[in-house]
Amino acid sequence: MVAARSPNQSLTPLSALIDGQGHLVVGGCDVVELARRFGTPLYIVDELTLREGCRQYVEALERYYPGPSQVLYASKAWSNLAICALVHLCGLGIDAVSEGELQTALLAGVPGQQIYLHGNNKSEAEIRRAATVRATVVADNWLDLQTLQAAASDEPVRVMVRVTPGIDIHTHDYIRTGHVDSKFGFNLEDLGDVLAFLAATPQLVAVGLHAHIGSQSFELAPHADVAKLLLEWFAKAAALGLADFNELNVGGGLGIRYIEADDPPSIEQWVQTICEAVVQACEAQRLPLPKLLCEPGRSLVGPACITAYTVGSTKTVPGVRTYIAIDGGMSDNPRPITYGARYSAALANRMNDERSATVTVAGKHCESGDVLLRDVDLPPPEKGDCLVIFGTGAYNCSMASNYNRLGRPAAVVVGGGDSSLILRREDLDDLLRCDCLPLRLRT
Ligand SMILES: Cc1ncc(COP(=O)(O)O)c(C=O)c1O
Ligand SMILES: N[C@@H](CCCC[NH3+])C(=O)O
Repeated sequence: MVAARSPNQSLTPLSALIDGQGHLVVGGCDVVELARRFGTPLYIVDELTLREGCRQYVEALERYYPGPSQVLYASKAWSNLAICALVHLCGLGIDAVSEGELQTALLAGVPGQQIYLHGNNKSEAEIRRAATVRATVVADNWLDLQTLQAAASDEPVRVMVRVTPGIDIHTHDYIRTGHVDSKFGFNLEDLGDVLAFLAATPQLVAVGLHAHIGSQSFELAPHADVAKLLLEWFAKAAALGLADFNELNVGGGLGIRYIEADDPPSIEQWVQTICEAVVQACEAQRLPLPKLLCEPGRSLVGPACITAYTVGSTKTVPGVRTYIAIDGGMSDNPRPITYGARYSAALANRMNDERSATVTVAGKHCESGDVLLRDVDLPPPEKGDCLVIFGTGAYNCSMASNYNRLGRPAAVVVGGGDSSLILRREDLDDLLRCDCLPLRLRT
């Protein structure tokens, strides 16, 4: 195999190459061959890219932060046993937002002590489970605190408080979370009462503050501002006698490049900016350095994955556009229809061919808006071509649905020329598993 070049290093996984046949190769595996072997649509995760992202977060914190630190993988981006196990091998803990994500992390071998449970409407069962496995519960509201108080009667529970800092970022409206009008967290005017409640409730061990201001952010300053703002409360917590109050969790949110024009900061720049803000603020306020936590999701798993599809039908509307249809769509990637998200694509079997056609890539769902890419340049696609979309690791599989009763795709992790299944494709039995046909309706 003659390895040549990758189509665009900034959009493909790190290990991507083009072989002598003009096929895309990821993790040493021919993507066309993977599609043939495992079927399409297929999520293909490049182990190298995922490990490299984890390494960059961990090393940047070590380089720029003189205090203790911990990176948590925001598993909402993609909760999967193998992915949780892999990031944990790289030294990461887990941010979970449901008992399902908590259970996945635990079964992947992540100790409860390295799991933080979020959620704006946790059930009592979720809180009790988190307490049982010694996870930290991130209290989002007063109901959480009341439930925690009841759950902690036997054993103390570690509690972090989520704050809505009133700091905004420029991203899609649906994925902003730091502004005052957000469903998440305690607004600042309540924080004094929350800390006083925790000081008066010794079975709840208040460990610190959390804020997350939004996702797919290309800005640096608001993330530093959040860290500074939260630190102002640490002296107040100390004055209230909260002796274990020493963790500052700045959330996640770093954006990634989906299309050529995207220009996100690097992981190192993001971490450096936050670390410097924390160190300066601690010096100015004569505070001890807290344990610094961050919770990236998209920037870890997003760039590591591509989705492979098979091209099917074509429709040309003369003078308007050409639609080409693939065998997946909004059910395996709901981001374009939900957020107007944009992606980049290639034909994995024709990487050296000229991109001489402008086409719109439609999914196979009964929905006009089921379009994954609009007016993109590709070699003129033909039935049977293997179309790949880049940067699909975050919020694709984790938000996938069975709309139109399509089974959700399989996923493989690739590296060193090997591929391993990390998610089996759903079949017709899976789709019908939960349906019940009452006796009186049977004919
Ligand atoms: C509380 C919390 N932490 C972390 C994240 C991860 O964000 P991202 O995937 O943008 O890094 C999110 C999602 O936006 C979140 O809600
Ligand atoms: N699902 C969103 C991100 C949500 C982040 C979770 N708070 C996306 O695809 O961009």
